[in-house]
Amino acid sequence: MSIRTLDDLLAEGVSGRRVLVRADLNVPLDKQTGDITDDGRIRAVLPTLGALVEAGAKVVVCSHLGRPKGKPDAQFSLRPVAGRLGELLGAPVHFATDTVGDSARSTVEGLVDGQVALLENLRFNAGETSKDEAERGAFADQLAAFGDAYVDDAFGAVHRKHASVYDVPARLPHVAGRLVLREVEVLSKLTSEPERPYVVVLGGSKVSDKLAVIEALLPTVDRLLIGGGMCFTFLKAQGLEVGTSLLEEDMVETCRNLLERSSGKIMLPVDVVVADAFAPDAAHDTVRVDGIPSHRLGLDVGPETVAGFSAALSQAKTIFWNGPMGVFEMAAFAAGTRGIAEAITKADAFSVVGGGDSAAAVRALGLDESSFNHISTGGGASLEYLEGKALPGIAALEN
Ligand SMILES: Nc1ncnc2c1ncn2[C@@H]1O[C@H](COP(=O)(O)OP(=O)(O)O)[C@@H](O)[C@H]1O
Ligand SMILES: O=C(OP(=O)(O)O)[C@H](O)COP(=O)(O)O
Repeated sequence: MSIRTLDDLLAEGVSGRRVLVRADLNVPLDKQTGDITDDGRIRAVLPTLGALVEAGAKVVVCSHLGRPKGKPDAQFSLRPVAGRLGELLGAPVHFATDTVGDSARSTVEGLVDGQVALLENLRFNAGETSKDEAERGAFADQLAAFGDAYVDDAFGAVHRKHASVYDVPARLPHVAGRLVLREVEVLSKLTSEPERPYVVVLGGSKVSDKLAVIEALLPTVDRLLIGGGMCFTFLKAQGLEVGTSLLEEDMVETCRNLLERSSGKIMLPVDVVVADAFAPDAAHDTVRVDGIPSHRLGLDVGPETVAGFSAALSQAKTIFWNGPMGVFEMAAFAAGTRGIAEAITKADAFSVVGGGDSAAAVRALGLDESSFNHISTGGGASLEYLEGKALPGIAALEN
């Protein structure tokens, strides 16, 4: 990969230079209080930001948060993130209340060497995500004016062809930050001759998003374990009834086709936890997959499934896991996710967890993060990388 790195930039000297850093500070917020519920993505960019601060750069950080619709929307403000970032860096972060307006200009102008500013949410500007190149380019011009160099450390967003990810590096000397480099280094081990058996565990809720990755991974993996909300479309494809479980009816045929071509590599649950409703206190029971009552919905995989999946994982030498096995946010339906996570940590394998919710599950269930070789900050990004798709953010750094 012919990409210049943060070390190359540091070697040139950044003291007194303005360095624009694209980070992915898209952290989950509590819906009621607005508090940050998981600061993993903020911690993940500290190595890059710390190195720039230490080298005396004027550091201008930009990020998106959530999916606001191209105009300011207070619930998606990055202000709380500026506070948390300042605590973690041990120095206040100067927060600009707009992204490229007067506040941003004066905040950037006011920075002294070794200080950090955070611009307001990039997606408060329609130009950030626009499909129109000229509109994106005009916004990229405004952003690029805040930097003498650009660092991409937003691994979670490298699969987005957005102004701050794709167009700004065309306008400034550009390098990859420490997080982006580490993510690509680890994920490339999974695409180039992984040690076998290579077992992939997929769960979560969006079958349609993940079918392409299943298709791409089938020839490469030895075992593909499918749980979470997405398993029900596969169970339906096997001719089973799934009650009121999550089901993507228009994907049933594709799933049937995938099962036929999978040479037995795909393992599906044999038992599931079914509930009366999607609620933490709903009455629930464990049933076999051929006995799901028509009025109930599956919210977790059952203990026999955990045992079967764990046996497959115990043989593995390489593991990639994306997507919770059940609705782990509700204690009654967290056992499957916990069981699989524990099986991964016990396996004598190189293990990678990818996906915002999967990484949050590891932390929320109190599991030891260091038992995994790598916890990726990007869900969509890591899946697209494994699919072998060209990632706009990486391509832009190669140019
Ligand atoms: N059986 C299920 N029914 C409904 N939702 C589920 C089920 N199992 C898991 N989920 C939900 O899937 C969500 C995560 O899905 P997804 O976004 O695809 O994962 P990731 O962000 O790790 O890629 C979690 O919020 C979890 O509650
Ligand atoms: O949370 C993210 O993606 P992820 O949930 O796939 O890990 C990234 O911040 C990208 O956000 P986006 O999917 O709104 O472009």
